[in-house]
Amino acid sequence: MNPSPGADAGAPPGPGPADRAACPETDGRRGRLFVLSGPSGVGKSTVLAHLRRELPGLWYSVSVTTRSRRPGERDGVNYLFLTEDRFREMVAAHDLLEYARFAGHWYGTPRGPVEERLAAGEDVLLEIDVQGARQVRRHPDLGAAAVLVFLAPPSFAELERRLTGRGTEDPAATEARLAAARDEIAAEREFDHTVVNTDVPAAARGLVSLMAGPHPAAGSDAAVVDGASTGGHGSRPPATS
Ligand SMILES: Nc1nc2c(ncn2[C@@H]2O[C@H](COP(=O)(O)OP(=O)(O)O)[C@@H](O)[C@H]2O)c(=O)[nH]1
Ligand SMILES: Nc1ncnc2c1ncn2[C@@H]1O[C@H](COP(=O)(O)OP(=O)(O)O)[C@@H](O)[C@H]1O
Repeated sequence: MNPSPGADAGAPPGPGPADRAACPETDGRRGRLFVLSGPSGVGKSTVLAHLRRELPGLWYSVSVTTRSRRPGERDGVNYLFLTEDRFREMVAAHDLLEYARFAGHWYGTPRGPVEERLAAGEDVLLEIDVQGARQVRRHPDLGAAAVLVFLAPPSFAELERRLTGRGTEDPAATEARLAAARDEIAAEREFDHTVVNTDVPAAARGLVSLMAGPHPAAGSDAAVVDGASTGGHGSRPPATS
């Protein structure tokens, strides 16, 4: 199969719950859409697990994927694990808010649950790759207000250590992820905020403070958060070496 994530994935998803008037119980407020991206192995899952303990009410979207389940992963919890045929059916039915091919597998965000939560006034968090974050940014309804956060490694060498140390991929898959990581790190500037994952609790606190803060206008100055410290992207070079 070959569902192209280009024009198709970026196309308007069509009318859905997000187009409805927001719920009266939430004073007409829509929830905020947060997107967390960053290279494979930077610590997204680890930081998110910490964040979800701090914000137990936060709604997190479970993605669909065609990759195989790793030991310890649970279907419906970490991902919904699908066949390529089923994934293609979801693409054809416009059931995915965004989707992308990453390191030889397909990944996507089921659209309906995200739109329903946002319409009900709940904040939503997506953990997706950079291609998916770009599609969210281009989304005609949700893109302008979405808050895009990049989780960055302290250095590329540390990223390699984490990815190989995790031991979940064979050498070829690790190489594919490291190759993708260089491009992903170069895309950091497209994000509204950067959180540097030097220390897991500090990075999770950085995310909590971003989520608690006012909703920044799209295109406003980006900030780098490393625990408690903030500054512009310009104050820190990307971790490409
Ligand atoms: N576009 C997109 N990317 C996703 C989605 N779910 C997960 N990803 C990304 O796919 C990449 C690979 O994920 P995974 O196979 O779990 O590997 P890991 O990030 O190395 O643990 C990561 O960058 C994830 O953030 C999704 O729904 N859409
Ligand atoms: N701040 C950190 N310091 C040291 N190791 C970390 C840190 N954050 C995550 N790790 C480790 O790095 C590896 C990759 O983390 P993981 O959460 O699986 O990354 P991702 O979801 O981004 O692919 C794991 O072994 C994890 O325990």
